[in-house]
Amino acid sequence: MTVQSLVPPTAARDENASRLANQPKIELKDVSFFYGKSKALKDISLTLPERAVTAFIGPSGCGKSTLLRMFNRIYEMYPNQRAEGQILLDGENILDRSQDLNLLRARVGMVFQKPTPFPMSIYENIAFGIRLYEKLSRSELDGRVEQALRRAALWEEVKDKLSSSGLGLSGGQQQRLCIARTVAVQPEVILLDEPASALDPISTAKIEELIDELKSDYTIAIVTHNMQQAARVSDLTAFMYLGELIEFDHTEKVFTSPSNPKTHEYITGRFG
Ligand SMILES: Nc1ncnc2c1ncn2[C@@H]1O[C@H](COP(=O)(O)OP(=O)(O)OP(=O)(O)O)[C@@H](O)[C@H]1O
Repeated sequence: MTVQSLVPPTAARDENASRLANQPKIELKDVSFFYGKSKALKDISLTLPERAVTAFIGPSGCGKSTLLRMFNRIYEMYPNQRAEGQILLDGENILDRSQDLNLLRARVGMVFQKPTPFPMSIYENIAFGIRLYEKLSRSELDGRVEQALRRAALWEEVKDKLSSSGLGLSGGQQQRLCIARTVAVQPEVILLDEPASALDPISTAKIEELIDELKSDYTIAIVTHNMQQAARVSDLTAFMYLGELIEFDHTEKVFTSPSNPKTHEYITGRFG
């Protein structure tokens, strides 16, 4: 693979450049992460601008998912996992003990690698999360469910079977349902952990189109093994290796003239 083959298409390049000047949404300051005594992330500092897509790439085990899981403190569901440093969301440190975790997870939604619809109807998959945070009338709720399904480009495919099980959808549809579920609670940030790696090429293309649309409203962080995907969907790319942030720059720069030789080796397929 050549470096040039990973350059994103040029059409949206100017728009992307202006997006990079957006306000910081998430700022990491000397962030480290521990599984027990083992330090999986080492002193990471970087800034994600709002309403832009930041991709995290790097070989297996370099810490991409660990980093993503810090942004909504989901790691706290597991024992012996601990973060150090500061993660500022709109300037406020989300690692502070006083943070309301329910509120944080409503602000920072997450979509996982494998689609994980709840074993309930398509409608309830969306309505369930909204009800946790808001008291709406039935017609308001119907409106919100429709809006979320439209936002996730799924409405046309499911509008006539909203009471059918979410588990009856195809893998690609299930993943869009999970994105709709995330969008429905009106988050500010969406975390995507390899959202398309279990999907076929057509479903993957739909998810990528969706990411492109969602970034006008949300700050998006995506972990991906697929470098073409990172090049296609992201404005900024972070290359990680052995728990360290090796390079963080505009996606085009990372894929055309990376500063670090390790990044160059990785994106040209010499390891990983
Ligand atoms: N639950 C855990 N307990 C102990 N160590 C863990 C745990 N989860 C991850 N690790 C370790 O932390 C490091 C980073 O793992 P992480 O899953 O974040 O990497 P990754 O870059 O997302 O990898 P992959 O691309 O394979 O998903 C690895 O060394 C991994 O073995």
